[in-house]
Amino acid sequence: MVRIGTLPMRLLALDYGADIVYCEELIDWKLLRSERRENPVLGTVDFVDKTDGTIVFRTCSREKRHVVFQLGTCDPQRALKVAKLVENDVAAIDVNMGCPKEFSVKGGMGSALLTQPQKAFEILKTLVEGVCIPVTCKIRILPDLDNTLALCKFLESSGIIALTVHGRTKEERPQHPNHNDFIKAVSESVSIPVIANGGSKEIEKYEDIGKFCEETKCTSVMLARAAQWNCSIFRKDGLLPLDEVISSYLRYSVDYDNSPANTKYCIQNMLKELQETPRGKKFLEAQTLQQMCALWNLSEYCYKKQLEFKEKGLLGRHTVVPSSFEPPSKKRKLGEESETDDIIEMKCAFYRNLYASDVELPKTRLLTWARNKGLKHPVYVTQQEDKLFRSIVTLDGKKYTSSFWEKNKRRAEQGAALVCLCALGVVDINTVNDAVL
Ligand SMILES: Cc1cc2nc3c(=O)[nH]c(=O)nc-3n(C[C@H](O)[C@H](O)[C@H](O)COP(=O)(O)O)c2cc1C
Repeated sequence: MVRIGTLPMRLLALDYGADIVYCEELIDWKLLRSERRENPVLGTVDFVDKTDGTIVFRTCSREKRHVVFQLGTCDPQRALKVAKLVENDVAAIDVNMGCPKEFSVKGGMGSALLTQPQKAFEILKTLVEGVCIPVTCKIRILPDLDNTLALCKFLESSGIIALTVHGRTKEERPQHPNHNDFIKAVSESVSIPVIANGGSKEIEKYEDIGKFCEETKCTSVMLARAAQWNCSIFRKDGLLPLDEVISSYLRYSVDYDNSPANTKYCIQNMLKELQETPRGKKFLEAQTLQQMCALWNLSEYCYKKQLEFKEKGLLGRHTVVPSSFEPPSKKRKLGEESETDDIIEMKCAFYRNLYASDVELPKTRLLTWARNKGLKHPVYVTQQEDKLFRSIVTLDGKKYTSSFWEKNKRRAEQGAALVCLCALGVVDINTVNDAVL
């Protein structure tokens, strides 16, 4: 699932009993822009966008035999190139032919392929012949059963080893009933295993998975929303309380340096209406993994892990370790400076509500300080990644930045100014970190 099926959620699903996990659908050209890098600090393999450094796909050995790489594509050769790039790190390749989103359909991907069976077949056949791992595909049903069966048989003849069927047409939405009878008919008419999908609304406990299997005459079930809401749905011994699931999810997010924005999105989908509770509201304010962890009593866990990563050379938040990884010999404590590419980076975040209305904010304070010292005005350069921002301020030839990424440029600049003030000794770092941690 897009934005849900990232590494922490996949590992959690495996812990709870899922046999196979899928990454979020990844579009071929995004992968083609990326390069494979081993990340020795986290023990992961990262596919990193060469143009902006974002991590497109992160995986690890724990899931290697279970993770299916789901591809969005409309081109056999592009699909093959991507599959070759990842084939040694994943268990199988799946082509998504069910996505009804405008973005996919306009690009000739997803459910657009349902009406272009020849192209769909070519993509699958090219993959089957070109990679050494299994190939599968996921479809939605067509409005007519006979056409659905004909399509499935045709796709089966490409050599795929399994087929996932979501029992809704591309026009139908989640509130429409799932056509379990169509899935059953497909399962009875092809010889490869069919994975039934679309049953989450009726799946509230583990036993319901069996009922869905029974109704669709399938031996496997793919759960999307049910797992997104409470991933412990895969547990034979029953659902766990949400707090326990969130805590485990957060631990994995910390362990694998998952992006705070992605972590927040996934937890929001678990909390749903609980976002209205006092803790839920505090959670919505949180921007860093530390802040999120604090709400589930995991501050210390997060603090220690992040410190450990930093000591091993992981640069800041879900950051890419350079290909020439070299752990720094000098160990640092929280709040101490790290000099990376001559940038002084400190763990100190800007909190607007710590400043009364008559108190100067860090940027103004830094400007005043610089003027009084006869220095040139500070200059800010801001980077954006996902929906987060980091600013680097240059003052007197030195660069300063915060390891906390902010949700807008203004706050990122304030954060950088604060680091500069702390590094210069104008502000006491301890007063800032006391407030953060
Ligand atoms: C937020 C969200 C993201 C999704 N992303 C994907 C995706 O990346 N690939 C895919 O095949 N289906 C995706 N789907 C569709 C689901 O996999 C699934 O087909 C659908 O939700 C019906 O199954 P369910 O009843 O178990 O939720 C997504 C659905 C949602 C709600």
